[in-house]
Amino acid sequence: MSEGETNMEWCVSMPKVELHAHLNGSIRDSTLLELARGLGEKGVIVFSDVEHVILKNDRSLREVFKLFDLIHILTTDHTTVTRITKEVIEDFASENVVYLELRTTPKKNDSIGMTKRSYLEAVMEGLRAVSTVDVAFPAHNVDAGSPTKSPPVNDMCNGPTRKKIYVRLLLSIDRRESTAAAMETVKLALEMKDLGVVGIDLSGNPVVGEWNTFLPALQFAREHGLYITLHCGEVPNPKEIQAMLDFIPRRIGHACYFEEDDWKKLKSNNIPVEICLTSNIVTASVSSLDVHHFANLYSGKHPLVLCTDDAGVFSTNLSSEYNLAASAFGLGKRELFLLAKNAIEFIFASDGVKQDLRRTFDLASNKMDL
Ligand SMILES: CNc1ncnc2c1ncn2[C@@H]1O[C@H](COP(=O)(O)O)[C@@H](O)[C@H]1O
Ligand SMILES: [Zn+2]
Repeated sequence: MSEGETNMEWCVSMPKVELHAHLNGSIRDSTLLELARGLGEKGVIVFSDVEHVILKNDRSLREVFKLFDLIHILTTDHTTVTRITKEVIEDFASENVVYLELRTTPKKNDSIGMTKRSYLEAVMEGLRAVSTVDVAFPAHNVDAGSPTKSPPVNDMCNGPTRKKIYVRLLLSIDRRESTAAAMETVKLALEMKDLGVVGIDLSGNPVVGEWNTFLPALQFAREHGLYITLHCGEVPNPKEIQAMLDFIPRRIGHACYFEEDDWKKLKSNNIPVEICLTSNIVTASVSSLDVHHFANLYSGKHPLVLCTDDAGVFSTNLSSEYNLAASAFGLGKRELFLLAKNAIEFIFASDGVKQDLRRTFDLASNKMDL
């Protein structure tokens, strides 16, 4: 490996910040298969049909949403929600993600007494169940801002300390939901703001739903101190893209079908973009990396952060996304490291957390032979 060149091992060792990861999109294939086998034995599903769907690689955006309908059948009970949360956080921590904003759509399931609130409590349970690393989460009181301030995250200088990962939650509004349901999610987020919920995401099948259905809930959320990120421009929809950019969200995800005046508005408002390279290519939202808008945004120094979107569904992880960017766009170690560190500026957590994360990257930079 030449001096500045990165490789997968180096990308794994670099501290990273994940800002666009859907809980049910990030589940291990092995867990999905185990759950599917269990439901197959109960006769709820036909395992052989489900197995090849789970293991399939290339998926259109339409197929992705059909897959999520299946995944939700497999996972939407309290115990499984707790399990997948624990596993997803452990997987991100194992590849040196030091700050994770995990987003999920609170779900109701009357048949098992699941409310949006009890769904979220099951997610919090999963956070608490993480055993491989320390999870810095307000409810845990192990946080930069908490009295029991813990040592710097992953301070490798004083010998091997236990890894630490900051986790914050974003509650997703699904585009299939009504205004009232969206408002219910926002009110739940506000109730749990001190428990680590920092923002609201608008996601779901982009060909479903109308922007104006969700706008009242998003405005209410922002007025009450929650940060907003929007899936924006995943499919061609000039009117909706313009309306979303006029809302001036804190961040947006994707930006695949932007036209000239969309780029102008995005850049004039300096809105950071959550770039999900593998997700965009697998779903053919962008035909190839050669024409991906990452290059234009990066060379124009527009704020952006590399993300996984759905590490399970797209068989990727955050280190792979950095490694892919390095090879596709000719980025060396130093550029990758700065790209990763810069993501700290776009997180929705407190300045105390940002400061701690900057220290982590500074400590790591001495050891990363940049
Ligand atoms: C690929 N591009 C995408 N575009 C839009 N929404 C997406 C998505 N990938 C995932 N989701 C959203 O995340 C949900 C699954 O996680 P949760 O059940 O919330 O944890 C999906 O149902 C969808 O609404
Ligand atoms: Zn997404």
